[in-house]
Amino acid sequence: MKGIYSALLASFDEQGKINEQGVREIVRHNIDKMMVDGLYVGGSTGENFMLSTEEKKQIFEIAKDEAGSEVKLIAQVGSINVYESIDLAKHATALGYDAISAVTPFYYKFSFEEIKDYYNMIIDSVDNRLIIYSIPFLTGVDMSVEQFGELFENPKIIGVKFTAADFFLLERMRKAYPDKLIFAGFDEMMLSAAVLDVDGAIGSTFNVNGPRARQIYELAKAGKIEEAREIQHTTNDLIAAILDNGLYPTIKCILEEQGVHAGCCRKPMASATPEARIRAREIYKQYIK
Ligand SMILES: CC(=O)N[C@H](C=O)[C@@H](O)[C@H](O)[C@H](O)CO
Ligand SMILES: CC(=O)C(=O)O
Repeated sequence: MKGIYSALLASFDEQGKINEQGVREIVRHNIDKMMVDGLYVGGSTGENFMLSTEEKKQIFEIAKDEAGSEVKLIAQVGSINVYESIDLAKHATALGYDAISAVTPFYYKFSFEEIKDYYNMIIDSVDNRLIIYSIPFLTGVDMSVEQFGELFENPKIIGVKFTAADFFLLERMRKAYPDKLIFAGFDEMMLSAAVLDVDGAIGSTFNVNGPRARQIYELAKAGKIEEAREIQHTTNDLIAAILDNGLYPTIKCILEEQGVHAGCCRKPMASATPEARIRAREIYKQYIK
């Protein structure tokens, strides 16, 4: 399960309906052009939390149908409706997903005991493995190294997608859990995470910057830090420009420039304005083309 995973974007039409062909094209682009090792389906980047249960299942189905067994597939099933998570976990497992993942339950300030119950309920409902999705800046949920350890006591919980800038915690986690999979979640901090020996990375920008991401990761792992740093600098010029212009809409526009029908965003998330589309084209020409 190690390696570089794109957090898969979803494609919607102007009415907010899933564009199946667009999703297929995004999957193909990631496999054929970005050369990723896997896809993380139904994450933040997939605009998952704005979808109905049926739509979430449909995205899992399309991605699996298009990718087959060409790359590893992780299905993000987390939801504060734990019964929906279980339903989605069963669906993704039946489809043949290599692992499931679940965001920490958010909105209510759940206790750690409640969070633990949530994870065990989800993973104990299926014959599969689970990767915790920790993203404190969006969920408000912070867990300590000891708390991660308590979750990891369930042998079916095999790792974490760590989207945080806390490198002290990341180092403590690496040392404490050498056999668990740790995936870095912030593409702009990949070099620092790779130096701390993560097992891979899962990111939104790999949909358009996959080859550079792999270079950073592999150079860092080989101890070629200066070369890796140069590519991280270029990558971060790109990421800063994308963030400044609107993260997901801009990545979608950059894909559209390459003939991939990444489409609109799902309301209430706004799609790119005409000005943002022009800027996205410039970013594409400057950093990707
Ligand atoms: C919220 C979100 O999208 N997080 C992604 C993964 O965790 C990242 O890939 C970021 O999008 C990326 O690093 C840009 O900040
Ligand atoms: C990795 C991330 O961006 C996601 O959850 O989609």
